[in-house]
Amino acid sequence: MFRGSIPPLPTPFRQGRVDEEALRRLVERAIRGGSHGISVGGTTGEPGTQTLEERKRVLEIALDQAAGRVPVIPGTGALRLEETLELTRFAKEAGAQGAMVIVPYYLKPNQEGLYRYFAEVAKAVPDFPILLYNIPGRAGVEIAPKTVARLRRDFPQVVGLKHSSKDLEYLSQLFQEAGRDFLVFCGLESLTLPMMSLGAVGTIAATANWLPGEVARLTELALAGDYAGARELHYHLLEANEAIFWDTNPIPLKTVLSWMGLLQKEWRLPLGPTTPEVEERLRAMARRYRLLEEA
Ligand SMILES: O=C(O)C1=N[C@H](C(=O)O)C[C@H](O)C1
Repeated sequence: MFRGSIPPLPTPFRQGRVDEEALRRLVERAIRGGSHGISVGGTTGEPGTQTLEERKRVLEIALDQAAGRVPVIPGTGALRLEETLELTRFAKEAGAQGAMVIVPYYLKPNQEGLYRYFAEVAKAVPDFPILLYNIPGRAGVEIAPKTVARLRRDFPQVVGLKHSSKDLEYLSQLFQEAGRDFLVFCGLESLTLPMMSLGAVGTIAATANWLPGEVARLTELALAGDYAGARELHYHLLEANEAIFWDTNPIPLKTVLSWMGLLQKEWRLPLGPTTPEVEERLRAMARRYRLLEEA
């Protein structure tokens, strides 16, 4: 099953349209850099400002470029259940290895509502692996460990969860409730090592778009139980991990990738460019990690 570093790719735009060539470049760079999988349509991919057709096309390109070399796990969640079902069914039919489905944002559903929502998703795609995506800072609500455990019990295809939160207590409770073999991925870059020490099997971290080899290696060391080695990389990656959030993700990420010649410095409103001060700090950070030497 899934393990290691699975970078959530940004969606490159050129003059407002999805830049398919640049997307292929990102997929290729992530795989050649040693990533163990790739994800599109995560938060980093700006799915909320794309049409369903665009989201499907992004997935098709990623699958085509990955060509079976690593698992492709797209984000397929949307605010409306019908859209989530459509995208998740599409992901399965298109050949993705699983789907990551975000806790529906903005509406602040209760736990019974969340259970029923994810139950509908699971029923729509029997046998297709589902990773729940817990991101309370953006969704406004958290899926409780007991709800996750209930989903796993009733739908064994709910194989894991991506945890984008600083709450480590949640993680321990989750393993207690859902089982230690539940596939948890860290979704907050600088907590990859702490979460893996508690039992997470990898990370879905935007930093891996800058430094795929280092992030992949950190997860490999942690999976092998070499925490001293993983700790070295944890501190090595610390500034890059923090830099991802110097402005709203994926603004810093795309800014630096544009300097690396990998995509245009473009996103969709309401995301806007960062300040000159942040750009200056990003440039210094990128130099320290030798990212600009690739351009
Ligand atoms: O795109 C993702 O998946 C991630 N998004 C998180 C966020 O933007 O809050 C952070 C992490 O990089 C993974």
